[in-house]
Amino acid sequence: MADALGVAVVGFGWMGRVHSQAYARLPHHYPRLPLRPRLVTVAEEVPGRAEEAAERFGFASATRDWREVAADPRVQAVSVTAPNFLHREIGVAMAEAGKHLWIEKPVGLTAEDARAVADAVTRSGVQGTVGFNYRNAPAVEAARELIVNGELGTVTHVRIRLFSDYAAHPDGALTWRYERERGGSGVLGDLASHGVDLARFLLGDIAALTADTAVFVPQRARPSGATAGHALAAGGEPGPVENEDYVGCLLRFASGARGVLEACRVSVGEQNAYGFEVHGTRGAVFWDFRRMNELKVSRGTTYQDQPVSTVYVGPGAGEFAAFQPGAANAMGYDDLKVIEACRFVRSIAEGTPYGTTLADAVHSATVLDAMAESARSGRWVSP
Ligand SMILES: NC(=O)C1=CN([C@@H]2O[C@H](COP(=O)(O)OP(=O)(O)OC[C@H]3O[C@@H](n4cnc5c(N)ncnc54)[C@H](OP(=O)(O)O)[C@@H]3O)[C@@H](O)[C@H]2O)C=CC1
Ligand SMILES: O=C1CO[C@H](CO)[C@@H](O)[C@@H]1O
Repeated sequence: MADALGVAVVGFGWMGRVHSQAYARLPHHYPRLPLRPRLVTVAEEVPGRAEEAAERFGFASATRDWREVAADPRVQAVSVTAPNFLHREIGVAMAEAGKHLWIEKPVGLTAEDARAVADAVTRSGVQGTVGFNYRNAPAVEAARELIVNGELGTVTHVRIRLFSDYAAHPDGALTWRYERERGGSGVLGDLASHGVDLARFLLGDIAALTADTAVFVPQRARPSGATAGHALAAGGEPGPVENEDYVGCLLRFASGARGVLEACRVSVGEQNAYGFEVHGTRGAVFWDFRRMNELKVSRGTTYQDQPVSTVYVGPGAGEFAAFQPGAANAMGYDDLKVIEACRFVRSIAEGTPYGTTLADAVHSATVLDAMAESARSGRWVSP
């Protein structure tokens, strides 16, 4: 019988729900984990939302004040799924209160914020996991193996693309995501953070970069009430968008490989078009989140005659076997969070990190800061 692990969730919008469901699903997919999450409490500032979450998801209590979570002896681990401006304050406070931390990307507004949370986690000796979920996709792990095992030859260049239309509608609500004070950067923190993590996961450290950013939708409608995720606010008072909608970036990796990373949140006609193309001297691998369980792979030494084949990953790839019995039974986005939850809980049970850590958040945030600096100065920057 697994011991109970008291968990809390702070911020109950989109990600709060997904983290809660991931904890609840852990025993279904990982019955042998030595710890079993118990949903102790949920903190959310929108009136009534915490109580509703407790009712629907089975938390034992609900509060509007996250400080009560830090002081709660029943809580051993906390998910921080509140907006970016709260990551540092809440993350540091939870770690200092001895709570293990599963915190959403980008971990604060700047690399300094991410470093403050990482330092608090290290000082307190708790475990820390970050929401870079795309690297948990079994196909992404399989792509990394191809690269690391040299099956593509020497990697020469990569193209990473994160295009979304979630902010394309002119009536898209002016939420915290578009404000410097509460969101920090725009598409840099929101989407490019994942792209930078994928770049490093697949190809290693980034040595230098040059970036350009743009705002394409300069005004949005203020919402009249509480929002969650990417809401519309038709008819709302217009207000200014304070951070970038688009980033385009050239990358030089420490390995000598070159890269292009582009991210945009206002790409009409693109729904979660997140993916990469990695090219080497003897092959290439392509991944697209919208076909999350597939890879397109080309390898060998026949060059112009070399075919590109579709590989449906199966139980041999990453954590696939915990979800589906055979290849081409599709896994989905929320499953990536169950994998993240598993790695978080396993880190706590074994006292050693599995999966993403706060160090990954610091790396990603440092590269994002360098992109912002390059966009300002017009120069190449070394992160
Ligand atoms: N890994 C991934 O794929 C994804 C990660 N994210 C990350 O998750 C985080 C949350 O994003 P998302 O769920 O989309 O955001 P939402 O806006 O949907 O949810 C955030 C919730 O936190 C609430 N909140 C604000 N202040 C507090 C507070 N002091 N205490 C408790 N709750 C508070 C908000 O209330 P109010 O409306 O009043 O502000 C809102 O209900 C972000 O950091 C984002 O970058 C998001 C989506 C996907
Ligand atoms: O991390 C994220 C992944 O994609 C979302 C859009 O669908 C983003 O808004 C979010 O913050």
